[in-house]
Amino acid sequence: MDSVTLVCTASLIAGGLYWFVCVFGSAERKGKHASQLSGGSIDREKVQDNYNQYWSFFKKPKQIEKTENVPAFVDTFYNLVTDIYEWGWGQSFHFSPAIDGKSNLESTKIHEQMAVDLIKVKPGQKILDAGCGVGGPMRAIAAHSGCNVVGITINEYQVSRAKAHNKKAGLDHLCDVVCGNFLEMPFEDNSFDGAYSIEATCHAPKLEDVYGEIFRVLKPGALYVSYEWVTTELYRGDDPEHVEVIQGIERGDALPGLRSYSDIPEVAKKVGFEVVKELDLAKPPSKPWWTRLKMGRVAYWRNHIVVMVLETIGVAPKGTIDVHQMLFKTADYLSRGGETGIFSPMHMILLKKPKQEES
Ligand SMILES: C=C(CC[C@@H](C)[C@H]1CC[C@H]2C3=CC[C@H]4[C@H](C)[C@@H](O)CC[C@]4(C)[C@H]3CC[C@]12C)C(C)C
Ligand SMILES: C[S@@+](CC[C@H](N)C(=O)[O-])C[C@H]1O[C@@H](n2cnc3c(N)ncnc32)[C@H](O)[C@@H]1O
Repeated sequence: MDSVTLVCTASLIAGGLYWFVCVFGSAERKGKHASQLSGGSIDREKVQDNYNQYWSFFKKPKQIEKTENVPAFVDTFYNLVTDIYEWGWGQSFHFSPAIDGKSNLESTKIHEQMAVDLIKVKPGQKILDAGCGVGGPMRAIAAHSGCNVVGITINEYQVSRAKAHNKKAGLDHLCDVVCGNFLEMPFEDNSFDGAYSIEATCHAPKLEDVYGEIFRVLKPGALYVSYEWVTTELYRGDDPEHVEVIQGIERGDALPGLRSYSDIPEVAKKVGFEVVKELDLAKPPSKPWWTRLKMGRVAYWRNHIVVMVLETIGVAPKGTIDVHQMLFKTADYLSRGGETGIFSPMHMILLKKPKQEES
């Protein structure tokens, strides 16, 4: 082969690889590049070990004995998945019903704006985002409402990602992010005008602990809305297929046991909230939330090849293939949960802290 042919062939291969890794068919084109996949705050040589530890801890979610260790493993989980989520999904780590004629990004935003509209806050007021991820919802909500949003996440890496995104979006004057545990928050009593949580409180081993904390930091009369992950009235604990699907969702999403929809208002009342409204946003007339997951399948295969190549050549840390494989399987369990109707990731509950606390 002469040198011209060699250079041309090499350029073609390099160009093809660039196109395959960086351009072709990713689920969400904006955001992270595959070449930047990391293990969050975990040292790259410890990613595989951390994944193995995570997997053995969440193998039997309903039988987790040491529930006090759950936040630490949830933190590990988000170190492992945050970059992959951003790469393949975007900056909002949640689902939303599909809306005819709207893109995924637009339907996501509408779902987020609905949360802040429900809590009836005014520009300049301070609201809490319990379990804020890298802040996709926080930015949409701050821009839509003019409120000051304070987000809390257990994961330090997400704090740095969220702060960088806030700055880039020019919203850092309205958005603040704190690293902490929402089961014992570093905030004063009665200090927020409203609060929301989007697909986050499902990580709490006891819902009363997080709801109790949110109740404590809200001002009397303030509203709190949550989009909860639940099993629905169609779930049967004696149906092996239902059990397999729900367990698959729990393992692949760091959940210490999914709750039934009927437990949510009970817990809310127990900690002192009044239930204002409750609605499963996944139910018709809403369009399915899981179509986006199913439609992404081709992209997931492509992503898997990309991850395998990147881990093999030493760009992505060892363990990334396992994490990606776990998410791949989880996507399937989630779609099955949606299709069968036994699972909802958007059981909405709107709660009010009464004006006068009962003595
Ligand atoms: C609320 C939670 C997270 C919900 C979703 C944001 C994520 C649940 C499953 C995730 C994904 C599954 C498949 C991945 C795919 C294999 C990969 O190539 C690209 C990223 C995925 C699409 C990834 C994206 C985020 C999810 C949809 C939980 C944790 C409480
Ligand atoms: C699925 S993500 C959702 C993030 C964000 N609400 C969104 O929709 O983009 C769940 C979030 O809850 C946070 N979380 C889970 N357990 C937590 C805990 N004990 N304390 C604080 N944050 C927690 C995670 O760190 C993560 O940011």
